[in-house]
Amino acid sequence: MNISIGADHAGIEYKAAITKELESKGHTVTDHGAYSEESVDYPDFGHPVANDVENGKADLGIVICGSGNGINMTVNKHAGIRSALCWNTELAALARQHNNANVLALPARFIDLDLALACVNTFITEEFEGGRHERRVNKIPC
Ligand SMILES: O=C(CO)[C@H](O)[C@H](O)[C@H](O)COP(=O)(O)O
Repeated sequence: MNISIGADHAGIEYKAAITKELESKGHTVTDHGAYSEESVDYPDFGHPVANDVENGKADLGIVICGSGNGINMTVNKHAGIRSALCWNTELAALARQHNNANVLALPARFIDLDLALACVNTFITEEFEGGRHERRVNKIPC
């Protein structure tokens, strides 16, 4: 699977660990930064991930900031993006199963790394159930 990832300064440690884990499982990861703990602006790292998913360069995206909210809001401004802010594996599973989410947003300052990795693993393995959920997802665009 091709996966694009981006984070602000609050998420770079998790981004590195998630990237390592995904690559160890054979996935191709495109890392859009950030690359240091210098204070940066989350939209600069969310938009490139959203662009990759929208244009098909990536199958799924992962975005990370302190609360997850800022970068989640950023990527959800893209018409082709359904990003879900998740802080446990049940939410990550439902985001795929019911919402066909194509980006996972993680709150690095509110979940530990093991839980973040578990959310990622769930997100990339669960599948959209379609049916009634497809009808609802199709009504999301305004
Ligand atoms: O944008 C956010 C809030 O939705 C993220 O949590 C940021 O990581 C956070 O605002 C960064 O805060 P900092 O005090 O500038 O480190």
